Amino acid sequence: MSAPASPRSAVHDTHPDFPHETAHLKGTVDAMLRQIDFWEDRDRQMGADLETSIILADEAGEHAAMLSPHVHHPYFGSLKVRVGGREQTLYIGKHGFRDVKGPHSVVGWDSEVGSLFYSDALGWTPRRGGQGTIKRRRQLDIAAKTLHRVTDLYDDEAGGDTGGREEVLLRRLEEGSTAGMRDVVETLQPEQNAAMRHPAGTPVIIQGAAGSGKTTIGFHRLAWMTNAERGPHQAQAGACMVLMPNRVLATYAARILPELGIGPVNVTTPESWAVGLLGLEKLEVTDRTLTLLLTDHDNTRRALAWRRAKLLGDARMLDVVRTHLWNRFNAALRGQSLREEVALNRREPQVFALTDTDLHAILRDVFAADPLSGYRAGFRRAVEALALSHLNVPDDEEAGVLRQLSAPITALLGRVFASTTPVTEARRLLGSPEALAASGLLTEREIALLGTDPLSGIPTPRRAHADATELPLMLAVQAFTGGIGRQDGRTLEPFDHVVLDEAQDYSPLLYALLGRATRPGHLTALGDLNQGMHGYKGPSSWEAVQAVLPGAEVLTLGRTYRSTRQITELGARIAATYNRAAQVQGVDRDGAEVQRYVAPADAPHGELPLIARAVKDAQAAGHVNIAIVTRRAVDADRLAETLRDFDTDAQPITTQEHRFRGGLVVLPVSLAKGLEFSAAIVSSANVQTYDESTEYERRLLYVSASRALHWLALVSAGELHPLIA
Ligand SMILES: Nc1ncnc2c1ncn2[C@@H]1O[C@H](COP(=O)(O)OP(=O)(O)OP(=O)(O)O)[C@@H](O)[C@H]1O
Repeated sequence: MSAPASPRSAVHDTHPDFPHETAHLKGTVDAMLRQIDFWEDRDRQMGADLETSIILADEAGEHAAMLSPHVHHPYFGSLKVRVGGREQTLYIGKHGFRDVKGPHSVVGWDSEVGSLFYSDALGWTPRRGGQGTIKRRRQLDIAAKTLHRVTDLYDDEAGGDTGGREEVLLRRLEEGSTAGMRDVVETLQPEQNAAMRHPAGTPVIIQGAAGSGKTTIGFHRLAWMTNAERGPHQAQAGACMVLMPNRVLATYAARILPELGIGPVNVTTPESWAVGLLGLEKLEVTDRTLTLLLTDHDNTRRALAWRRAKLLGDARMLDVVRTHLWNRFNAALRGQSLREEVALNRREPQVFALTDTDLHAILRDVFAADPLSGYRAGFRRAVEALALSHLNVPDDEEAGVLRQLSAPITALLGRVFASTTPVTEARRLLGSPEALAASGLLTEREIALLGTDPLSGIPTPRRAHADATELPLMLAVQAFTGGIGRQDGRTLEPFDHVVLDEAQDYSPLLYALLGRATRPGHLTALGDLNQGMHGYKGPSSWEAVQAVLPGAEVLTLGRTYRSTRQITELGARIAATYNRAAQVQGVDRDGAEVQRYVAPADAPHGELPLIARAVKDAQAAGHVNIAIVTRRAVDADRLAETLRDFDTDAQPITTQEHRFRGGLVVLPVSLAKGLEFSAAIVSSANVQTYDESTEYERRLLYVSASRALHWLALVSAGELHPLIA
């Protein structure tokens, strides 16, 4: 197959409206440039006084900077609509633009009206009332201020649906991959559009097979959420967070942010977020359950480790932790008191005193209020409020009084809360059957299960560490004592919106905690229960997640877009061995046959010459971004080294610190998940590497074989894996 040519490289001018659309484009570009000139002309941004003039000029400068990148490509589609007997054509672009003096306005893709371009609906009720009808939907391929092609997607006068939407989609899917995730604003499909615009303020779980565009849609939903049309639900990009499974993928995905105009969104991993919140940046996060499941052949121990990990992530653990902390703090308060003489202006010094009964009452109120910023801060605020009211402090003396009380209150808080750090307290809870029983939520068998240690045979790192399965418990302690959310200066605020990628790997307990950390209803989860690599950490079903996210709906994306028919079919064969879900429907895009390179098992250099040849073949087919996928990181390092002897220079990506910058890379399957390449080469694609009887290994084989958009090669010294032979 030759390299997929860019659809925008040539002008296709056969459409009868091409000249008219070319003229409209020129008019729009000119109108935008005029507007930018106007904004940039500081002399014309005059207010009543100097200060207002400066503010006006700064605002105008910002508008100009936002519009400038869009002049080369002002819009990508149009809608002909009829409202109240009047026909009108609306142009849809990535950035809204109002042409105050002429007919060249552009409607933003993320507006309510913009949605009509993507949906299949033919009528709608405009905000001003009446009835609107869609007469035509039209795609306009524009680059560098030049119109390249006009494609009608729907035309009332030409019999309705033209099949153009599929045509435009296929053209886009044939493009080569890039070094970052791309936006799909121009070719968003109706079901994706509906998922993306699920009502703001309600949580949503988007379930979809590999390549259905879940991750892409999650980022688009964030961009949509930042539009002012979302009203009270509007989100600020800087107050949003996306959690992705590893940092290589997070950096790859974050490249989509500027295109969507949401640059300040924080894209990170659950581990980084968690250790940051715990204030333990040096803490190493292990996953010893996974190690045990992969290396231990004792089925009883494996089952025990699985069940214990599941229980640690059970949503009930939130209340187990809360009850435990209630008991701990009450015990710590026993015998405590506060007594402090406070100097006041124009009055005799007063004594502020709290007995241990008073302190217990305060604790009860704080637990009942359950503040987002945590019980420690809540306790402090409650004591301060009592002091001010007991002592009748006038407003202008409040700060002074609180300053005097600060040290004694801090000392009291230290005596009550200091001994409960998240790491020690989570472990203390797990080590105490009485503490586990206190809430009455766990059965005796469950308490006994938590008391076992099936992982004792798995080594632990030398430095401070926490296992991925205990981390949610530690976060729960942190959430209750120190608070959970987004640090905004010195205060803790809820996130405006949180997006979770690979959401099938988050435990219900983590969901409950993330639900606390964000504004109510502002959580979007993207996942595929069938792709779960870490079932012991994740929910057994989406219902378990819905139970902790009130009002959450599950939406399903049924189509997959990433790969050619040949690659999709091969992947489906592997997935069918562990996934009983209905067949997914791929886009019918034909590509090169899957290439197979097999050498005898005892070939002198093993599979190395074959991998080198596969790379040359992929490059000869015009592909630039090519991945050689290995089973393990050590294999990738070794391969990068040895392939040099075969005139092949592949960049290794073997740690989370590495970045994918395009070109030829070699990386382990664990870091390849979520990334995609024009061509992929699966090395050691055999049963010695991917054990046929282990479901986890078959899932890994699936991930390896589903990274390519256009061209896939399977390489082995010795027989290929029977699932792909
Ligand atoms: N509407 C669309 N138009 C063009 N390309 C699309 C569209 N939807 C998805 N794609 C492309 O399909 C590929 C897969 O998208 P994405 O990675 O978001 O899927 P995913 O469901 O998150 O996959 P996975 O489960 O494997 O992580 C990407 O190349 C994306 O650009």
